[in-house]
Order: sequence, then C-alpha cells, then structure tokens
Amino acid sequence: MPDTSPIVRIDHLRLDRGGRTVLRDITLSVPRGSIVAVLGPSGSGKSTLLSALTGELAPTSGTVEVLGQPVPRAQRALLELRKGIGVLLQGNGLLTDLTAAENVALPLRMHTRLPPALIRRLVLMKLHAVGLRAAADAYPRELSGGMARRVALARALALDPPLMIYDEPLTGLDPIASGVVMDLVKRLNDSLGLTSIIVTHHVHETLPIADHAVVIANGGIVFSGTPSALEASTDPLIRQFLNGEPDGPIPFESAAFNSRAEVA
Ligand SMILES: Nc1ncnc2c1ncn2[C@@H]1O[C@H](COP(=O)(O)OP(=O)(O)OP(=O)(O)O)[C@@H](O)[C@H]1O
Repeated sequence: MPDTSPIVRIDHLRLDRGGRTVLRDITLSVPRGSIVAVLGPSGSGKSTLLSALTGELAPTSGTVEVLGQPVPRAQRALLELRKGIGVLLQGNGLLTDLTAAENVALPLRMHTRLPPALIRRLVLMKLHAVGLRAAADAYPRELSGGMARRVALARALALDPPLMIYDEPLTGLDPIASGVVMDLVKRLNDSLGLTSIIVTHHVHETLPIADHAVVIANGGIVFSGTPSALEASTDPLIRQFLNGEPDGPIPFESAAFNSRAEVA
C-alpha cells in the first residue's frame, strides 16, 4: 500500500534563535507528492523553519517529524535522515575547482561505496535530468548562473532523496533562468515522485507550480491554503505582502517588532 502519511508534520513548533523567539505555534503538514511554497518577508523566519526540518536547529517546544520520524538529535541518526533530504541552498555551493560532474558525484562518493564507473553513469543521469548532460566536464566558471543552479540541483538529487528543500532557488537569476528552474522543479517533482518545499520571496514565480502556499509573518503562519486562495485573499497583511508594499500590518522591521513583542 502506498504511504499516504504526510512527509513533514510540524506540530505547535516554537523556534528560538539568539535568545529570541523567531517562530511560535507553527503547525503544518506536507502531503507526499506535493509542492509547498513557504513565503514571507525577509527576516520572517523561513530559513529558520528549514533549519528545524534538517535538524540544524532544535525546537524550543513542539515537534517536527520528517520522513515519518521525529527529527533526531543524535548526530549519526541525523546524518542518516539527511540522506533523504535534498537541499538546494541560496547560492549554489558548487566547488569551483571541480567539474559539474565531479560536483554532482560528491554526495555519491561520500555516502555510497558504488564503483566509479557506476557513479559516473548516475551522475550523467542526474545531469541529463536537469538538461545539462553536455556540460558534465565544464567548470562552474564556464556555466551561466542558471546552469550552475541546475548543476546544484542535480547534486541535491544525487542520492534520490524523496524530499527536496529549496531555499530561495531563484536568487540572482534573471526571469528566463528563473522560469527554467521553476519548470524543472515541477517536472522533477512529478516525474521522480518527490515532495518539494520551496522557501522564497519570489511569490509570483513560485505560486504557479505550488499545490499549497504558506505565508509566514510576525512570528507565525498568517496564511495556509491554495495559491488561488492566497491570490484572492483580501486580508490586508496578505495584500501588503503580495503587493510588496512597505506600509501595512507587516512591520518593515519585523525582526525588531518580534523582539519587542517578546519583551511585552
Ligand atoms: N544564527 C542566528 N542567530 C540569531 N538570530 C538569527 C540567526 N539566524 C537568523 N536569525 C534571526 O532570525 C530571524 C529570522 O531569520 P531567517 O533567516 O529565518 O528569515 P528569512 O525569512 O529566511 O529571511 P530571508 O528571506 O531574508 O532569508 C531574523 O530576525 C534573523 O535575524
């Protein structure tokens, strides 16, 4: 029977950083196979939420389950869990003195004992999946920003993780490269049967491929629903965020606001 349980289950989560509460009372389920957009203004805590999924940051209270288990604290169990999570971080993190193929091979070399010829075959398959098989032997400096992002995506896919996490996948990309990357995220999600969580403030590029949208602001979830419900929302806070307006219910300095709210 197919596993229909959520791939991520967050329950009444509170996350503190630097002695300050960044997020409180976050409850969220991510169904298998879906694409979830986590949106919110800068500094609202999107990356902080991701760090709880990857076990980098422990909950102050509440629970986080990923791939059917509570995110472990013990290092060995955490490393094992992370093999099931492909992460594409802001910036590509490609090693500049390695070719595209060598970059994609890194996780396979590190985490498997596969023979080099098989690793090469798998690497070429991953590069093919992102449309860059021909660039296997190119160095990152020889690639455009969009191509480098796709190589980083191939590397994140190297171990066939069921869950993909994208942290601002469009940063620094022009509109055409952004379209290519988002299209790829959607196609890979559907063809490989993945689940994708995309953290971004690129609302208009991301909503078209998302099944579900979550907006984080003022320390909590202020919207959770379909992209069309988000776009139709008349909530002033949501409208302010969607329209990128500086004045409104989202304080311009939301971080400063939160710290004052904590003290109050
Ligand atoms: N390591 C840290 N120590 C202390 N505070 C931190 C740390 N990392 C982030 N913060 C604070 O937590 C809050 C949320 O930051 P976070 O990076 O999660 O926001 P974000 O929504 O991802 O922002 P952006 O869109 O700009 O990346 C901010 O006020 C930030 O200053």
